[in-house]
This record gives sequence, C-alpha cells and structure tokens, in this order.
Amino acid sequence: MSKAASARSSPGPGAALPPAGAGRLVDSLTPLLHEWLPRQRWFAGKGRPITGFSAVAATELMPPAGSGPTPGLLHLLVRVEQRATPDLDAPPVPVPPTDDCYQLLLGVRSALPPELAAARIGVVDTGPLAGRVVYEALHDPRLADLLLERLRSPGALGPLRFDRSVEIPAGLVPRLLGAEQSNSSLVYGEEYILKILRRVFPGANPDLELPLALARQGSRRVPSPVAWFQAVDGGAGQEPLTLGVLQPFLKDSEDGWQLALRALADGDAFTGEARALGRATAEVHLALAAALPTVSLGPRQTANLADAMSARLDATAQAVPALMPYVTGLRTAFDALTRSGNGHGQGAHGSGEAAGGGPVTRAQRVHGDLHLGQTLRTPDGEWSLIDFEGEPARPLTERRRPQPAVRDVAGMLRSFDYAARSHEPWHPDWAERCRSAYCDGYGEATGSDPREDAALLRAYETDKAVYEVLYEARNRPDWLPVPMAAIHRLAGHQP
Ligand SMILES: Nc1ncnc2c1ncn2[C@@H]1O[C@H](COP(=O)(O)OP(=O)(O)O)[C@@H](O)[C@H]1O
Ligand SMILES: O=P(O)(O)O[C@H]1O[C@H](CO)[C@@H](O[C@H]2O[C@H](CO)[C@@H](O)[C@H](O)[C@H]2O)[C@H](O)[C@H]1O
Repeated sequence: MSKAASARSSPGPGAALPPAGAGRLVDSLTPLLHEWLPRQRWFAGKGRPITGFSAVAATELMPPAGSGPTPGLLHLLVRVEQRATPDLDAPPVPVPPTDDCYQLLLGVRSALPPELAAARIGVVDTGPLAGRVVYEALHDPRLADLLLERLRSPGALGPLRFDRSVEIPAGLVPRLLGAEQSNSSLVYGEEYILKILRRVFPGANPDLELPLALARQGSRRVPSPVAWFQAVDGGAGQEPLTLGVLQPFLKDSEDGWQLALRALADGDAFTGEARALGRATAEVHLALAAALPTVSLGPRQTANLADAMSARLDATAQAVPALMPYVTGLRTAFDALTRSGNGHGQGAHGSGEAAGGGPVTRAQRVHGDLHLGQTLRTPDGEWSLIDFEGEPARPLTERRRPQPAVRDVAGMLRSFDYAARSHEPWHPDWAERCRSAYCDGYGEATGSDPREDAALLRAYETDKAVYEVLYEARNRPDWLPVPMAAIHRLAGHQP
C-alpha cells in the first residue's frame, strides 16, 4: 500500500461521531437492525438469535439534513452479539457466542421516494434520527456517488481512511449488483467495481492483500485494486479493518459458473475452458508463491491439518444431522494424510521428506474459496480470478495462513461437480472430463499434476464438501442435495 496516495485531510463535509453519540445512534437503530440484518444474504450469523448491538464507530459521510430531500449518509461499524445456541433445527451444538463486526452504510431521509422503497429499513423511533427513514444507502445513486467521491480524493475522515493508487475519473454512474453475495458490490460506469465488505475483521483482508501482491508481481490474472478504504482507529493497538476495494470492472465478462451451465445446457464439453482455467489457477499460484512467503509443513503440521478437518467434520455433523451416517467414511480421507506412502507428498506442492521421516508439504498463500463463480472470462477469452477473501466463515488468521495449493484445485474440482449436479439430467461424465482437463492445464503450467498429491487432494475435496454442506444448510437449503451427493461418493458409499 506504500505506493498509494498518502492520507491527507479529505475535502467536503462529514465527521466521526464521538463514542457516546455513536452509541446513542446505534441504540436508536437497534429495533430496526434486529429485524433487517438477519434477512440480509451477507449476514453470516443466520440461525442464531442476536443478543445485542453496539457501536464500534459511526461516521457521517454526509450529515443528515434537518429537512428537505437531501439524503444523509451514515457509515456504521456495528458489533453484533449472538448467543451460543443450537444451530438450524439440530440438537444443541457448541456454537460459541460471537460478536462480529459488520459494516453498514445507511441512507437517511425525511421521506423515501418511491424508487427507493425496496431499500427501506424503517423509521427511527427515538434518538437523534427520530422520525427519519433509514435505508440501504447503496441503492441510492446519490449516496453511491458520494462514496466514489471519497475514494477519488484520498484522506482521513474520523476512523476511516481512503487510499488510491491511480486517478479515478469523476461522474461514473453507479449500479448495485444483485443480492446473491457474501458482500455487496457497486459497479461505476462499467469501469470500476467497488466491493463493500460486510463482516469485517482487524488485519489485512486477503481480498485487498492478495490482488495487491499479485499486481506487484505483474500478474494479469487478477484485476488490481485502484482504491480502498479502511477503519484505522479500532483502539488498543488494533490492526486496521479493510472495508472496501475498488478494482477495474471486467466489462462484458462472464463468470465460469454461467458458462459451465450454458455448456451443459448446449451439450458442450467445456474441457477446453477447464484446461485454460487450470492454467490460470496455476499462474496465480506461481505468482503468489513468488510474491509472499511459503513454508513447509512437516508431519506434525500435516497431522494438525487433518485434525482440523476432522473437527470441522464433527461440528458440521452436529449442525446438519444428515451428515452423521457418513462421518466414519469421510474421516478416512483425513486419517490418510497422517500416513506416509500413500501418494501424498510426491507432487509439486508436497515434496520431500522431513528430517525425522514422513512427508513434507509445501504451503503458500492461496485463493481459499475457489469455485467457478470466482472466475471471469473476458471477451478476448482470457480467464481472471476474483474474490480472494477466502471462505467467509473461517477466521481471518486461518484464511491468511500459507496452505497447500491443492486446496484451491480441490475447490474447483468440487465446482465442476456442482455444475453437473445442478443440471437435469445429471451428467457425471461431463464433470469427470472437466476435472481431468483442469488438472491437465494446471500441470502444464506448473510442471506437476495436482493428482499426484492424491491423498491431499482427496482430503481437501472432502473438507470442501463438508464446508458446502454447512454453507447450503445455512444459506440455500434447496441446494443441500448437491454437496450431499458428493459426500455419499467421498465417504465410499455405493452409488
Ligand atoms: N473485476 C470484476 N469485473 C467484473 N465483474 C466482477 C469483478 N469482480 C467481481 N465481479 C462480479 O461481482 C460478483 C461478486 O463479486 P465477489 O468478489 O465474488 O463478491 P462476494 O464476496 O460478495 O461474493 C462476482 O460474481 C462477479 O460477477
Ligand atoms: O460468496 P462466495 O462466492 O464467496 O462463496 C460462497 O458462496 C458460493 C455460492 O454462491 C459457494 O459455492 C458453492 O456453490 C457454487 C455454485 O453456486 C459452486 O460453484 C461451488 O463449487 C460451491 O462451493 C461457496 O462455497 C461459498 O463460500
């Protein structure tokens, strides 16, 4: 971030509220947030009652007007406390209490025009905004425009710091992308896309950190960030929270998921694209390994990896009882990681022996949640990777740890299976051929086929399918049969 324009005081109105004011504001919004927040797709704490809201920071990007049509824009960082309670319809499970921090951008008006009706959160009862309507600001072009203005002129505003690495043109017309996301994104003038992170954490967010590192490396496989904003004043030595990243918008690109479904519908093989995707993934991995530290995982760390996968399996089976009959079969994939002589450790990403014997696995920074929906093919036929946030449900420290690169390969292999399974009739051969072509392409670019790391690949594929079971149970219960079919296969049950 050192090359970025440095923070200096920012033009225009706006100010941070003092802690007491921020607290009063969030208290007055609490009844509305209770009702609205759990309904948002990006709210990660679904299925558990909210026990409280508290203010981390509140900043007026545009102070609410006393009256008249001018909208105010409030930037809130809100801590959401949730009790440890049973999850879904499952028997009690040890889901620990959480207090996650969410980023909210709220518009404030005295009356909401009809075109913003869908963005309405509600009318505030008490406190400084009593009688005003608050709404999801990203739906309001005037407020989306204001956010871009902040990014165009780097500087500090209370706890918020806006940085940019290039000049950004003014007057780009904003549009909000569809709601099916873990975060929220605004496209400006079909030239840039601003991703607003919703659940935010102290520490460098890989969604900014990795594209910046790849840009330094000269990688053309990832759109490089041109501006970003953070909260820097988290108190008591807390690291900054990454809040948003602006990147070039890949106009007229299509994502790999849509293209794969279209190929299935048209009876096309998709193997050429799968091979190209394998090469693109490999190129990103090579660039990440060159840009950021890599480590070797010895037998003990590999055993820890297997234990963590096993623990996730147990916790998920508690939360989603349909997984229970498969636990023993699935665990064999994790147990195999701790045995030597099983093909693990022979490929490019797991090579050599530890001093005391046993395999050594190479680990590096990875994408962490790679699937077809995270790939974009531009009109010139090139593939890019996006969304380096990692699996949103995992802690940031875990997501930022170097990991075996086959983890991403496994994610993409799962995705070909997902695509085939979500098409009627099911085409298992289509998925098999794509999976194979993807590994071929990956091997061509790295000189080593990921299938050589058979045990590691199977373990990661199993771990990913377990993650997907929980993800679908929480977010899209209708999709649960898709990962469950893979669970059936990976556990060694008869078709
Ligand atoms: N640079 C880009 N160019 C074009 N479209 C993009 C770009 N980045 C993201 N998108 C689109 O925005 C969607 C959401 O972005 P993503 O980073 O995956 O957000 P989330 O973490 O909320 O899922 C993607 O599925 C893709 O369609
Ligand atoms: O929101 P993100 O894109 O960061 O990722 C989450 O949502 C994904 C679904 O939108 C989910 O991916 C799963 O479904 C995909 C099809 O919609 C499929 O291609 C993936 O293979 C499958 O894992 C992802 O796991 C989740 O983290």
